[in-house]
Amino acid sequence: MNDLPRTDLPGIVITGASGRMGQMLLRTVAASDKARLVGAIERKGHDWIGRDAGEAIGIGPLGLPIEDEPLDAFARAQAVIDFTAPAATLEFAALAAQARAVHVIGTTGMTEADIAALEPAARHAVIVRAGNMSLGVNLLTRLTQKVAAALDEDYDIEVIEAHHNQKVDAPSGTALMLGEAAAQGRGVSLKEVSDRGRDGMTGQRTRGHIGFSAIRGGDIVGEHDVMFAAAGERIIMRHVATDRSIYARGALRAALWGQDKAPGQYDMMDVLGL
Ligand SMILES: NC(=O)C1=CN([C@@H]2O[C@H](COP(=O)(O)OP(=O)(O)OC[C@H]3O[C@@H](n4cnc5c(N)ncnc54)[C@H](OP(=O)(O)O)[C@@H]3O)[C@@H](O)[C@H]2O)C=CC1
Ligand SMILES: O=C(O)C1=N[C@H](C(=O)O)C[C@H](O)C1
Repeated sequence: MNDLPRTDLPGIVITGASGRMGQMLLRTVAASDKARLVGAIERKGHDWIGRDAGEAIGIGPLGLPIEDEPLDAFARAQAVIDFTAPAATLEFAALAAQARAVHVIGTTGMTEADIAALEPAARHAVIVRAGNMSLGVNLLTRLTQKVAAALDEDYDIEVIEAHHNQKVDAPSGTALMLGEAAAQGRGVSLKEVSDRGRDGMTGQRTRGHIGFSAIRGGDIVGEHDVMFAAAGERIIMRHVATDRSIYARGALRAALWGQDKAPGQYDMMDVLGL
């Protein structure tokens, strides 16, 4: 064995390299023996541009300067892992498609119009997008769908999520995934039955609705409860994330999974075969 880089492994670019997830993704890909890190992107003017990505995140030199020209980096990659913000993700989708690189999207807070705007890119490249890339949450999502299908509207469904105080979107992407799964289990459209942001004289709860509540505080990584509340009993299913590596591992798995797939939009259920 020697220490030469394995050029046969899929090359991965990380966007939003200085972010909470960007840094975790750099660590995860740099440590992987299934992929190699070929780029780290930050926005123009960021004070990390030009710094070695490994040194910037405190794991020692990787010989990879942080760049601000995404297309140059995407052109030498087989996959782009992107946990940034909706506007940036839409730009990256067009560029990843141009480079025919798999685009793994963890970004949340995307509107219906944002998601529709991914379609042209998905005609040319594989996109894997999920509000949560962890195995545990995707299992919980499937279970939620099954429990919702088994219970009738005597059971009020509430999704409660808690995150750190830097999170900018609510409800979380995961909460929306869980709500969508509950609605699918019930055979209804989430749009029609969603209760978000109760405040003031709201009136009684509407039977059949799915409610969302968001807590923001401190350094909470991500916690999600799905509650089925009826007269005399409650079923509560909970996922607690204690480390962002669960999302990074899922994203890397998605990037590798996507290598031999036809262009189109996929999610983590496809990747995990759930
Ligand atoms: N699907 C999943 O499993 C998970 C999804 N997420 C989601 O990932 C996203 C990022 O989360 P987190 O890492 O905590 O957030 P951070 O704010 O820590 O990081 C976001 C990064 O994206 C960069 N960025 C934002 N806008 C642009 C742009 N226009 N061009 C280039 N870079 C940009 C930011 O740069 P700058 O600082 O310069 O703005 C920053 O480096 C969120 O949407 C979050 O909800 C998080 C965890 C798991
Ligand atoms: O912003 C976060 O931190 C997280 N975002 C995702 C979400 O919106 O659900 C996933 C995870 O909960 C952490």
